[in-house]
Amino acid sequence: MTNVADAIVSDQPDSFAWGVWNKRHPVLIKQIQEAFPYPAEARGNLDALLKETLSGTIQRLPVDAHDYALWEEWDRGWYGGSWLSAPFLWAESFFYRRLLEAVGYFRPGAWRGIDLFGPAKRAELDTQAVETELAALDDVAGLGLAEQRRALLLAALWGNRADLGFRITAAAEGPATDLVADDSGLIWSLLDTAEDPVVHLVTDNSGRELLADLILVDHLLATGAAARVVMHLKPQPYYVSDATGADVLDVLRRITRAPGTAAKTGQRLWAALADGTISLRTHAFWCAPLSFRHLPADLAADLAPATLTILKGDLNHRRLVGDRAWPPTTQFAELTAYFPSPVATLRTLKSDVAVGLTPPTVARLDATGTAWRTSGEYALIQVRR
Ligand SMILES: O=P(O)(O)OC[C@H]1O[C@](O)(CO)[C@@H](O)[C@@H]1O
Repeated sequence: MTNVADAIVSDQPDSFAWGVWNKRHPVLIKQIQEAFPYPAEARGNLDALLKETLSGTIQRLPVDAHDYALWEEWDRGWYGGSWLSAPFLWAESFFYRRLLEAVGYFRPGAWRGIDLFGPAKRAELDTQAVETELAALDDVAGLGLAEQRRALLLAALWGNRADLGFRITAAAEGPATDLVADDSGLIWSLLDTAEDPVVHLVTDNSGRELLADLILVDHLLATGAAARVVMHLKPQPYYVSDATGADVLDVLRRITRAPGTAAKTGQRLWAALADGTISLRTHAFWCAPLSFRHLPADLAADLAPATLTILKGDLNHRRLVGDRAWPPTTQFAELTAYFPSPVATLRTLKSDVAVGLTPPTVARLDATGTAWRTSGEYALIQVRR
């Protein structure tokens, strides 16, 4: 059994995690302040939160917060200490909860329930890139099953980077060199050999990523690769653009508004939601600061019967394998053996965690001399059956 590696923390000035707090979050907070005419109190709260994360100590939620008890349950002894010395996963997750507190997202009043990332999510759906992607579905419809599967799986994968279009030609090009692990064959063999395949999809970002996810879900259902799909969504705005139930509706309307194949896809998705072939679920634990080793019993029981659970994105991957400084050749199957169902992860690499890579792949990546773990240039499909 592999020794447990150290949790990733943010206190090294040359580290990726340190940069998230010191470079990324100040910009994020400014963007939020510019996107909404929040009253002075909320603006001040946002400034104070930023200051607290950079030079203060981690303060609890106010005792009257509706989820105060939950955050006490998730407490691992980090309150009162420095944000940068706490595990990156725990602290970053709590930061997003504190952002909602700063703008009164859960508090009575006019700002209640207003998604602070909503403008960015909606803007992405209005881009030419989305129009092009939806039009490309007409071409995908003309491909054979294997090429369709490849194109739509890669679209869902690279949608996580959200700056690439559908890779319709990818199947013809063979395995992309920027795919550092590719177990996609296992996904299809698991689904094709199951009696009544049920897929659980744990979503990540809204916008183009969710759009590609929904199109993949439609394809799974339309081709019989899945008899039913359960989509898991965040109960509240999280890690910038994570998908909520409201986002599914926005994306679905966008797909349905497009002409051609896309409109038909949208109509099928709509009907599948209405008749329960697709169900939407959410759970507080999707916004918890802990790894999936701590899945609560009800969520584990929900996932256990799945033929396959597909996890999207970087954060879900971090939570699956543990946000730790694992040697990159650590066995993926070993680290994920605890998960209640067969599991696949579709992830572009946007943080320091890397596991399940072969020694030649690690050597090739290291030889690039680039920040391959965090640049978003590389992606992986890893599966444990
Ligand atoms: O949307 P994704 O793919 O989960 O990416 C979120 C990632 O972005 C970061 O917040 C900062 O890059 C990572 O810590 C996190 O894992």
